[in-house]
Amino acid sequence: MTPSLDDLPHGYSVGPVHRTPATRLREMLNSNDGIVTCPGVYDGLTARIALNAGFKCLYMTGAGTAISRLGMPDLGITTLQDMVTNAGMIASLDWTVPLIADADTGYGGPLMVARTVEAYISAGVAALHLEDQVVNKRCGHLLGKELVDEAAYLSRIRAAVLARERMRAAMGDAGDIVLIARTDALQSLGFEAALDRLQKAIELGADVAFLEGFTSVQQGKDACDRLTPTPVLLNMVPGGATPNFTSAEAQEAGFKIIIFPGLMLAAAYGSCVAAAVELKDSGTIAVTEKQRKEGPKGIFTAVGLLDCLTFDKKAGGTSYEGGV
Ligand SMILES: C[C@](O)(C(=O)O)[C@H](CC(=O)O)C(=O)O
Repeated sequence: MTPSLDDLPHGYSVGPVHRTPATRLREMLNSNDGIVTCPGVYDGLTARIALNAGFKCLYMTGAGTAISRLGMPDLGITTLQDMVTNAGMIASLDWTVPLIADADTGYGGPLMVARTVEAYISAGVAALHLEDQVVNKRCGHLLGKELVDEAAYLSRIRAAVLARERMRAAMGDAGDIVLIARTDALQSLGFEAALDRLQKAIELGADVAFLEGFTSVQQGKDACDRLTPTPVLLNMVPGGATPNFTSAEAQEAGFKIIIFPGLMLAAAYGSCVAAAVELKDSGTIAVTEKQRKEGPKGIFTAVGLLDCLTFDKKAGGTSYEGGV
C-alpha cells in the first residue's frame, strides 16, 4: 500500500541486489509458488502504485505506452526508443521487481530485432514479448490483424535468441532476458497453426509462450497442455477476445503468468474523465480530507519522497535538512 510519511524509506537500504531481474523472473517461473500476476503499468506513477501494492512482477503495456507517451492508439506507432525509454525508467524504480515489457514486432527485420533485444537488456528489462503481426500492427484484441509468414516470424525469434547469446557471452547473467514468443495467428489461421508457430519458437529458444486472443477456457487449457513444460502467459483484456479469468482460474488452467495490461489505464481513464468533467462543470475541484491533511506530499510520498530525502542526506546533501 502507499507508504505513509512515517514509514522507513527502503531504496538503497534493502541491501545489495544479488540477482539480475531476468534471474529473479526465471526463479519465479521455475518455482512452485503459483502463477505470476502482473499488473499492467505504463508510467512512473502507475508503476509506483503497483510496487507499493506489493506486486512481485510488473508488465509494461505497449498499448498504455502508446496512449500515455504519444496520445495515440495501439496501432504500431511507438518506436523502439519510445518503448525502451519507458521500460528502462519503470524497471529502474525497483530493481528487485522484474519487469516484463511489450516489444511488439521487434520494430523491423532481424537486425532491428537484435537491436531491440540488446536495448531492452541494457535497460534492465527482465522479459520481452515478440509477436508475428506485420510492423503496422494493432492491439491483439482488434479485428483485421495481418501476420508475417512463419519464416519471417521465426527469423524474429532467431534474431532475439542470437542477440541474447551475444549479450550473455559478453556479460553473463546481466546479458540475460526471458524471451516470450507471442502469436496473433489464432484469429486468421486457427488454433493448430498458432500452436505450431509457438512450438517452433520454443524450439528456437523462446522461454515462454503467449497465445494472443484465445477465445475459450478450453482453448487456453489445451494450449497449456500442448506446450508444457514451457510456461504459458495469459493476457487478460476485459471485453477482449479471451473470456475473463481470475489469477487463480488461470493457474488452475495451467498458465504460469497472467498480465492485466489495461488495469491502470482503465482506472486512470475513468478517474481522469470524471475529474475533467467536474472542473469543466463546476469551475473547481473537490478537496478530500486526505489531500487537506497531506497536501502535495501525499502523492510525492507514493513516488519515493522519503527515499530521495534519505539518500540525499546520506550522500552529504543539505538541501532538505529543514524539511520539505
Ligand atoms: C498486451 C498488449 O500488447 C499491450 O499492449 O498491453 C495489448 C493489450 C491491449 O491493447 O489492450 C494486446 O495487444 O493485447
